[in-house]
Amino acid sequence: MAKIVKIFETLRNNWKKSVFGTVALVYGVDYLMYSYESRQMMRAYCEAAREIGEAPMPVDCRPRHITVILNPAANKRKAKKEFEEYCAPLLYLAGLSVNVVVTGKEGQARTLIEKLEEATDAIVVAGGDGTLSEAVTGLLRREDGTNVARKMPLGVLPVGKTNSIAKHLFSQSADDRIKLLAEATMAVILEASKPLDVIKFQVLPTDGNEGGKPVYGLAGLEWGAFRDTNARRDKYWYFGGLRGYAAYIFAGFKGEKTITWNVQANMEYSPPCNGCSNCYEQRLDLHPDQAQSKSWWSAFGKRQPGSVVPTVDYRGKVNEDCRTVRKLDVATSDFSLISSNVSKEHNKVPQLQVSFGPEHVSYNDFVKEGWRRENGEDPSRPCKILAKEVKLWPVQAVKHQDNATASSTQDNIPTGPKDIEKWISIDNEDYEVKAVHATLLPNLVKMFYSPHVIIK
Ligand SMILES: CCCCCCCCCCCCCCCC(=O)OC[C@@H](O)COP(=O)(O)O
Ligand SMILES: Nc1ncnc2c1ncn2[C@@H]1O[C@H](COP(=O)(O)OP(=O)(O)O)[C@@H](O)[C@H]1O
Repeated sequence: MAKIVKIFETLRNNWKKSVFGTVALVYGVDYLMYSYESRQMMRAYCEAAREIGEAPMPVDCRPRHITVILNPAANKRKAKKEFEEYCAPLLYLAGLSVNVVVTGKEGQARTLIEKLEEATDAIVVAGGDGTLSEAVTGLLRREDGTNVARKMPLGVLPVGKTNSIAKHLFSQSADDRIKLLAEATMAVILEASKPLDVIKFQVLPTDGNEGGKPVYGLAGLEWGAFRDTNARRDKYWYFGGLRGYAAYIFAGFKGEKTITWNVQANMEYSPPCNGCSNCYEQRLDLHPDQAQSKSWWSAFGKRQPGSVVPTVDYRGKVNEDCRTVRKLDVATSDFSLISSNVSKEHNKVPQLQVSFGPEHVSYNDFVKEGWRRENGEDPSRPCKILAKEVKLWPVQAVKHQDNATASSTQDNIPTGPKDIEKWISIDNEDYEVKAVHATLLPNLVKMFYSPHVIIK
């Protein structure tokens, strides 16, 4: 008894240490439980992959060959370790022939795929949204790109920091990182694929400036105060898991200096179309299957699960509305243009969703809305427009291009603060604000996905 009393006395006299110890213990136990459960789960996935690998194959059949493009820098350089721990073992157990190409610098995923000659059955991106967008850009910049993209499946192993496409492809596993990685790897192994939309971003030529080559994205474009705040969240790392919430509080205070609170753009857009004679030329998804080309990827070309081939001849269809061009001047602090790939609604007609919030946002509303988004709720932006094509001329950016220096640019922004952020995100990659033409290319790439979770 005396011993117990003594223990209590010690605890009371050192209450700070006791509280700390208890918290550490709770976290420790929680961590051990999670890592134990993860190990059990990985064992089940390995078992499933091994069964597939051990299934007998016809004698004349070569093992499936996949090319993995791994971005080791993704997710603060943890990508390679995660790939090796949770993805690679499953791929090898399933008997795939895997060629892992590690990128050395930014932009290399794109150039690697642009120049890829190796015969392969699938390209698998191990990285975040940025690497995936680079890969799609590389693929579609190839001469044979659009033809290949419709047939050769792409995979994603979500080892990045932001994996929004993967989280939509594997929504049932989105909350558990290890499960998400394992499910995505199993999808590559099991080969079920579905078509995704692509958005083509082409910089609009301005006096004397060519537009350059297009960039392609699968998720979309984000611009404004919420994007800027989100891009800064890691500055508040010491808040741990609450850094996102903290970012909104601080951005709201200091934001006048560094955050895009308000910019205007002139917008032109055309409404969505289900396919007609007017958009036929541009809409590759409406075209019948091209003759088999003898290109690098088709060396093993017998496998083409789920090719997207239309059954209707759209050249005879008339849709008067398709040619319509509408104009709108937008002023907002929060702008987004997304594809259906990352929208929760199921849309029959292919469409881009443009949405934007009010012109001015109060500190309270900003933090409230930011916190809502941190809680995983959908952004609330009262204005919504559906389109198949959008041209945006940011009022600020046009002036920015006229005057080469950044300082003279800012003099031209009537309501804008100094040092305004001039960046937007496309698939979570940063780009300078410029006049841009965004075009929806429906069902252009095929991606591995899982129709249901493989291991519960
Ligand atoms: C009120 C609402 C305002 C909304 C305004 C949003 C304006 C967004 C402008 C986004 C511009 C994005 C341009 C991305 C494309 C881009 O910058 O491509 C660069 C390529 O060519 C160069 O590629 P490369 O030749 O490979 O180096
Ligand atoms: N070897 C590398 N070193 C540094 N950056 C790289 C390398 N390979 C790719 N990148 C770049 O890393 C950036 C982030 O990649 P991303 O896939 O979006 O991961 P994350 O979600 O972790 O940010 C991309 O812009 C990509 O071009």
